[in-house]
Amino acid sequence: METLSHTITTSASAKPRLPRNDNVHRRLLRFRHGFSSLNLGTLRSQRSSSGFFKVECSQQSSKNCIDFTDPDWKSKFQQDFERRFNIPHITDTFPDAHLFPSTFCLRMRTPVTEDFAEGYPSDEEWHGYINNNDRVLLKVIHYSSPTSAGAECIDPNCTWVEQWVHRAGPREKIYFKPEEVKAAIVTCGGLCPGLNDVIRQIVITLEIYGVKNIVGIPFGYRGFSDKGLAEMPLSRKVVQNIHLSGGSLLGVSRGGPSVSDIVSSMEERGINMLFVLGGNGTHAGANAIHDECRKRKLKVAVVGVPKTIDNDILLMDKTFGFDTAVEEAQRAINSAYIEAHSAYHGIGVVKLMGRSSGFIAMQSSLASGQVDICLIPEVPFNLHGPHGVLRHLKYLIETKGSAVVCVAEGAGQNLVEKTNATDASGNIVLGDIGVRIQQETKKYFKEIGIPADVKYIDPTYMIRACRANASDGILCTVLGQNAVHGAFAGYSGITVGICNTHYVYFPIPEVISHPREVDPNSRMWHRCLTSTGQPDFI
Ligand SMILES: Nc1ncnc2c1ncn2[C@@H]1O[C@H](COP(=O)(O)OP(=O)(O)O)[C@@H](O)[C@H]1O
Ligand SMILES: O=P(O)(O)OC[C@H]1O[C@](O)(COP(=O)(O)O)[C@@H](O)[C@@H]1O
Ligand SMILES: [Mg+2]
Repeated sequence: METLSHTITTSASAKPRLPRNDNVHRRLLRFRHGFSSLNLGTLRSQRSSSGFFKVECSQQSSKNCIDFTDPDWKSKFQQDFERRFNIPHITDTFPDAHLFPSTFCLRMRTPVTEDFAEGYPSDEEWHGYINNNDRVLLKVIHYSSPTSAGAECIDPNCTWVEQWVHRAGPREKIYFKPEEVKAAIVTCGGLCPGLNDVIRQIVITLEIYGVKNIVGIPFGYRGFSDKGLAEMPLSRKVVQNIHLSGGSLLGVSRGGPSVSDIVSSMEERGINMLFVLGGNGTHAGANAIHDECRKRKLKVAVVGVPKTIDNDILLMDKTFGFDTAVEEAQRAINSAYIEAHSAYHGIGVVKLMGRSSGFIAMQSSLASGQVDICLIPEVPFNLHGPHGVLRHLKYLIETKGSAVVCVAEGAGQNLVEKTNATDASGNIVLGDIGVRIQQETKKYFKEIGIPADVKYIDPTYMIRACRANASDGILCTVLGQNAVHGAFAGYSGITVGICNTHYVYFPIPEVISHPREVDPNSRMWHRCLTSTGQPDFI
């Protein structure tokens, strides 16, 4: 996306002042606040190399930029935030939709098996349900200055603005009669540890509400159109032990039918609750399915559970599978370290996943403590030249005798040949930066006449196929349960997430407006640099 980069001519050490009666400067201060290019509509403060405070204002959304000379800008921002983070509800389309006392009883968790003619079990004395007006604070740090590490400010003074999002969980009243529900689960995109845990928990929770008609759609969205792919009946019995292995019981795929075909297939099958497990692409699909259902006036709840090993979904603490990926990646790094350390002038190179964000590379470098050079897509680097990676490797070999490089797959794409190819979902097929670094390292050390023993490890598919670790297992369980609670509460076009350790519902567009990235100004990236001891490679 095209952005307007403005530099406010104020030293980064001082708070920017608001110039008055000057149209040019006034324009500079109209910071953007749409979700289209920056996280949460907040300003990403960047200290440029010249030491000045740089801000960005998206051209596409510049009409939404805030005029901070308006004394009411803060309340206007908050109103707009509330509007954007409002979660779509079935009553938006069906204002007269019936609601019923919940069949999810907080005291009795055995599946409801009898018919409901006598009314639903009620729990009048103790209200342990989530109130629809409960909210969770999205941002918990009050930055006192835009120059604070990682500061995300809305205005140049970094004014504190509370931003509330909807709390997830079971509601006292529900919008679906369990006996009238046909629920479907679909898993799309690449594999990710924890998919089976989420499937399992969705099925178990649906059964507790009293749903008997639960199916799995095989092989992602493709399963809605391929005639040869039959839907898979699901029950507690079927899913009981599936979390003990990695992968997805239902299978995954990229690409598939159009949104219109998916919704037609849902209509034919009588599906009125759809649980969609996937990343950015899958959620774009889920939101489009939700919109199409509204257009066709179908009383359907579409709820996403963000799945991405890359952790590149906005606004949440982390996505499921990420912790497991870091733990497994650490094993690969450890192997590279042992190889490098045991060889004469050994260099271990490990390539980890991360198409557009370096979270796995950064976190596993931090976790292992064995990485000398961590390279991520968000931070440009040179291989050659006086400040390049190779020169630093030479220094490491001379001083330490060995070195370990950890590189994210999306890093340094300017250094590899472009393929111009895309996968079935339209994702760009990346050039192999790991292999490139391996080759260039071998060549470089040969040229300078220093022996080097280079070992290359790409553990991608070994990491993705793992079963979830304990912390991901818990995350998957809570997300799966909350997905079902959200659907029964009548929400649609939403996704579930963990935010400052609390569970929340987000409207889908807000979490997928762009991939979440490592902020090179963040404390975490600086901690990673402190740990590796690497210099800048530019
Ligand atoms: N913009 C989009 N609109 C509708 N469906 C999409 C969109 N982008 C991707 N999809 C579909 O979502 C599924 C998964 O997308 P993909 O990018 O492969 O994985 P992920 O969801 O993990 O990002 C695919 O079946 C793809 O066709
Ligand atoms: O080889 P595949 O299956 O297409 O998957 C490769 C991609 O999968 C990922 O690990 C995760 O991607 P998704 O979130 O889109 O599934 C990416 O980092 C990587 O580029
Ligand atoms: Mg993706």
